[in-house]
Amino acid sequence: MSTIIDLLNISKSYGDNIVLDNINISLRKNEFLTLLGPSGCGKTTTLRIIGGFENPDVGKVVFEGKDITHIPPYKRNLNTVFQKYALFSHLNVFDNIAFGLKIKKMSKKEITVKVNSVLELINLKGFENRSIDSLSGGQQQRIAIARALANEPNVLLLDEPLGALDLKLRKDMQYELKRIQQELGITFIYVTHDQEEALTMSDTVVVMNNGLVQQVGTPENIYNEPANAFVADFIGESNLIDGIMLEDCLVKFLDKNIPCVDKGFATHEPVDVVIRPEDVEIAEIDTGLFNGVVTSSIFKGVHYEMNIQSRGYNWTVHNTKTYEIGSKVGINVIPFNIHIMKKLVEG
Ligand SMILES: Nc1ncnc2c1ncn2[C@@H]1O[C@H](COP(=O)(O)OP(=O)(O)OP(=O)(O)O)[C@@H](O)[C@H]1O
Repeated sequence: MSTIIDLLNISKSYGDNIVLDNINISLRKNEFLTLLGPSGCGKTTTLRIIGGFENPDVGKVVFEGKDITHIPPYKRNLNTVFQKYALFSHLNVFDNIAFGLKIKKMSKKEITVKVNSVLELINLKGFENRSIDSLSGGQQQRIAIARALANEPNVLLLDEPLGALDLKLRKDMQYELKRIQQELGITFIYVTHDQEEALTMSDTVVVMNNGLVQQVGTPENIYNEPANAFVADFIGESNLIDGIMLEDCLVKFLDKNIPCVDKGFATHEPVDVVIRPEDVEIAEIDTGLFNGVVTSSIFKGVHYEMNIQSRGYNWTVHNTKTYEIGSKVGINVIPFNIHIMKKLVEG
């Protein structure tokens, strides 16, 4: 399948700090790809390298088959929207959006048509003459996006564009952005540390940690088949327990030998056992894999989030029914829902 952007063996350090360590990412045309990871993992640096604001120490950025590693930002057919909107406060909405078009020497008539069409797209028609200061944060962010879209980039780079918005507005804007991306067929590269945002919006998620790509996959793929304990823990909640693989399909954790479905580990290999809270079933005492005591239960809308203390481990469990604090219960997990991961080697 043909790609629009390829990052090939990108590495970058600041002094002794290795920020990106041999990153390889490929994007297809019209794809919504999200770089997801905790603060400081190298997402913004990756985006800045794609945008041309930063040079890699090693590796290449390839755009439609051409090496653009050393091409300046303004010569790349990419536009960037940063978290800080960087709008011109002395210009009104129209002139902010028209700014790049005037530089391109488009005619007045063409500019008016273009500005009106992007204002319509972001649902801010009629705002042309408003000053930037008179707009809410969400409206300012839409104008920043409109300004980028007016340039008709092939690829739009967005660095935590919704980070400053409150939750409700953020959710609305997530749908809006996804709609715009699909409507215009632009390739989006999106940076966020919010896993829910990444799962909701993306075609492809690149999970990063410590300058390394941990996994690339669809949201479903990343959630259901995490490549390692870091991804499992970062994407959604999980119970992460130390274990030892005894043989194929048999793991020991919390002092008990438990059937699982994973194979191919060395005998007695230390492993991470990952179990999602929604995959833990609560059973009658003495009928499950373990016995435990309920230590908390909070109503979360669709389920109760409970903590169950068992053999020195504090399980997080999602259950549609609640139990009184102090109740003695059994805990069950079917083998299919016990995910065995290789231990992470800390970099
Ligand atoms: N210009 C710079 N000079 C020195 N160190 C830098 C520079 N830019 C980034 N770094 C460092 O590189 C690392 C990665 O930063 P980066 O901004 O790419 O992370 P991030 O994943 O985007 O984090 P956040 O979510 O907090 O924005 C951090 O340790 C950061 O301090």
